[in-house]
Amino acid sequence: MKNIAYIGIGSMAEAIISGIIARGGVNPTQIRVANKSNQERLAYVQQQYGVHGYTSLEAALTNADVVFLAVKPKDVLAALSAARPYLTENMLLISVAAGVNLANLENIIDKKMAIVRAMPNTSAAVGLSATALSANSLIGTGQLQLAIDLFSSIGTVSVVEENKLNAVTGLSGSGPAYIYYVVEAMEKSAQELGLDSDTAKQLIIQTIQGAAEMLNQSPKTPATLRKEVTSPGGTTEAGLKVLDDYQVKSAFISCIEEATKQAKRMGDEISKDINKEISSLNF
Ligand SMILES: NC(=O)C1=CN([C@@H]2O[C@H](COP(=O)(O)OP(=O)(O)OC[C@H]3O[C@@H](n4cnc5c(N)ncnc54)[C@H](O)[C@@H]3O)[C@@H](O)[C@H]2O)C=CC1
Ligand SMILES: O=C(O)[C@@H]1CCC=N1
Repeated sequence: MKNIAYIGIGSMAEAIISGIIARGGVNPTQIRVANKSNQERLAYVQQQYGVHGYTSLEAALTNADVVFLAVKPKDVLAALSAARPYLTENMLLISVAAGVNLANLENIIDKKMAIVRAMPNTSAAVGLSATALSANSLIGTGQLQLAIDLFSSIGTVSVVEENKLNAVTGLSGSGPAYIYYVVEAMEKSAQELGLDSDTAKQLIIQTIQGAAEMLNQSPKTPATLRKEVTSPGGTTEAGLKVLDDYQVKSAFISCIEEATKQAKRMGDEISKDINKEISSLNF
């Protein structure tokens, strides 16, 4: 059994913790979490999941086998610099910070540690994350397998080249939000059309689950499946024409491209901060 520590316990860390406790065979007592100055948040996760909560990084990190870094990208430099004294070369560091690349992480910790950069999504909480990950050259086969096993307990895992991770972030890291956005629109229209909210909710969720399962099980392309719903001169054709008039498909493509670019921009910011810090140490 491995000891797992978390630096930062926000939405993503909570989704992973709830998933691995429920499905990964990890005992809550093996999980130690550190969150900066937010006692309420620590008290909540301790009470909700039975994990150990600390404000001291030393207490959370000592003897950990795996350390998850789950703070916002802008806080990575400060959090990891503070954690550095307690990180040892036998530990596996797993960062889920969007845009922050392996070279940045290596520069901050400045130790020969195995590092995984991963991009899960919040559906981890129900065991349905789509995670992609990449590792640095110091990772051993056992540690890579451990990372794959942990993320497999909360959904699917793809090992990708690191230069694909910003695109993964724009596509599936942020992806659940795009679907929720569509659902918000469906709920609003259902309300305006006079459907009661419980009925509408069930219809919408089942429609999305059904479409996802069709995509999963059918050999047909999404375009073919769409055409099968669209009777000539029928309701779907009339509805889709409005989406086309509004250029919704292009809007979605631009949305994912922009999210991908933002991941790169956030990574570039961290690189700048690290370089500033390194040059201030040299002079
Ligand atoms: N929310 C999402 O859907 C996804 C988020 N991510 C990544 O996960 C990371 C966390 O994101 P969220 O959970 O959404 O953010 P969040 O803001 O909900 O959680 C971050 C937590 O880190 C804590 N924190 C900040 N500085 C700290 C420090 N120095 N030491 C210890 N704790 C500290 C904050 O108090 C906060 O509770 C980000 O880097 C994000 O890019 C990755 C995939 C999906
Ligand atoms: O919005 C964000 O920056 C994070 C990364 C992927 C999903 N949420």
